[in-house]
This record gives sequence, C-alpha cells and structure tokens, in this order.
Amino acid sequence: MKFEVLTIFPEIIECYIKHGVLGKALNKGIVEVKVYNLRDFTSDKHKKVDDYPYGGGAGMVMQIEPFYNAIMHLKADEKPRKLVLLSPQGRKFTQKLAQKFMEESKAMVLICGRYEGIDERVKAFVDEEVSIGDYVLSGGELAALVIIDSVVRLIPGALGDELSAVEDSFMKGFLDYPHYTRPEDFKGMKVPEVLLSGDHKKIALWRKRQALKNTLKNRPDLLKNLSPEDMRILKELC
Ligand SMILES: CC(C)N1CCN(Cc2ccc(Cn3ccc4ccc(-c5n[nH]c(N)c5C#N)cc43)cc2)CC1
Repeated sequence: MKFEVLTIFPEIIECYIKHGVLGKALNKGIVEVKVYNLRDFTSDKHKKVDDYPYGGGAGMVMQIEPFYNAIMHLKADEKPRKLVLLSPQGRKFTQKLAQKFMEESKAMVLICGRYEGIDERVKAFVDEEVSIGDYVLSGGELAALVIIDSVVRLIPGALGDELSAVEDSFMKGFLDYPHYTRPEDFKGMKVPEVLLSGDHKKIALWRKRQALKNTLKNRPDLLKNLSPEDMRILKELC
C-alpha cells in the first residue's frame, strides 16, 4: 500500500510515521509513505500557497495551482490511485471506510489543506472528501495520519499478529474489554480474580460481559446486530 501526502507541513507526517506499527510496516516494506510539500509546486519566488477569499470573509484560502501541479506530477506515472481530500465537510471516516480503502486501493493520495480551507475547484480532481469527525482541526494532516494508521493496521502482516486487526473493536460491533498486566496489586488496586484463574472459558465470558457493559455505557449506538448469546448477556446487564 502506498500513501502520497500533499501538505505544507511535511514534518508533521514524517515525524509520526517513523514510530510504532507504522514504523514497523514501513521497515517491512508493507507500506510506503511519500510526503510532498505543496510549496514545491508553486510558481512564485515566495512559494505562496494562499490568498484572500473571493466574496470576502475571514481568513485565507489555499490556491488551486499548487494542488493541481502536485496532482498532475503524481498522475504522470499513470498508476491508479485514490485521491482523498481531508475536509470538515467530508463524509465521516469510519472503520468500515478504512476497510474499504485497504481492500480497494493500492495507492492513496491524501490531500491536506490548511488556513480556512482550499479552493473548491480542487475537488474536481479528487475521488473522495473525508472528515475524521465532528470537531474542528487546524488542517488535514492529523486526519491524514488517522487514515494512514487505521488503514495500515488492517493490512495483513502489518501488526505481526493477525488476530489483532480482526479483534480491533469497532470491527466486532462493540468496544474493547478492560486490559490488565503486572503487578497483580498496585497500591491495593487488584487485577480481577477471574483473569488469574487460568479458566479461559470464564475469562472469555468475563471479557465479553465487560465489553458489552462498556459499550452500553459509552457507545450504545454500536449495539446492533448482536448474536442471541450477546443479546442474552446484554439483557443480564440491564
Ligand atoms: C469563515 C467561517 C464562516 N468558516 C466557518 C467554517 N470553518 C470551517 C473550517 C475550520 C477549520 C479549517 C481548517 N482546515 C483547513 C484544511 C482542513 C482539513 C480538514 C479539517 C478538519 N477539521 N475537522 C475535521 N474532522 C477535519 C478533517 N478531516 C480542517 C481543515 C477549515 C475550515 C471555516 C471558516
């Protein structure tokens, strides 16, 4: 999977991708990330990327030319790629969309704006407009990293543990169960006895109950299409 990121702050992307799962996936060659500075695609000596909005209004708007030049530069190799514009107006990014991107795209271009947004005409060159959530960010870079991270986790072999990607919550339709590790007793705060029992059946049931309890409390909207067994457990919790 190849990601090409267009941004005026390449350092934001370059710093993050060196670490953790992403860093390992890069080293394994499972994923490639190339970052392009939009200022390198300007035609003036000041490398200007923004200007005042037509029609007036607060702030500055990013000009189309650097985006156009960068996109045409990438498309010169005529390889297929999905062009995704990060935007507060985009469709909501979910685990399901991450799965779809992983399955359908061998290469993705993540287009990151700043300021008050970008010239609307850029959208004529993109395939998708995506938002990571209903809150206001200062630019598209964090959203691009969210997409890269969540899609890479789904690539077989990226996590080094096939189950993890499948077991990631949201895929199953409810939140994760609580996790504990040593010490058993931290200032009187003890690990639940069941987790020390070695009884894997009991542990699995406890984890399922806790996951459903957490989901009922924090994200009841995820509780759809439960199995009859999960529904039975849920009813016991109510
Ligand atoms: C003038 C007045 C009436 N307007 C009122 C509405 N404001 C909305 C506005 C606010 C901030 C930004 C900053 N920004 C620039 C590029 C960019 C890309 C993504 C995101 C972004 N924010 N939140 C997400 N989930 C995102 C994603 N994905 C934010 C971005 C862009 C746009 C803009 C100003």
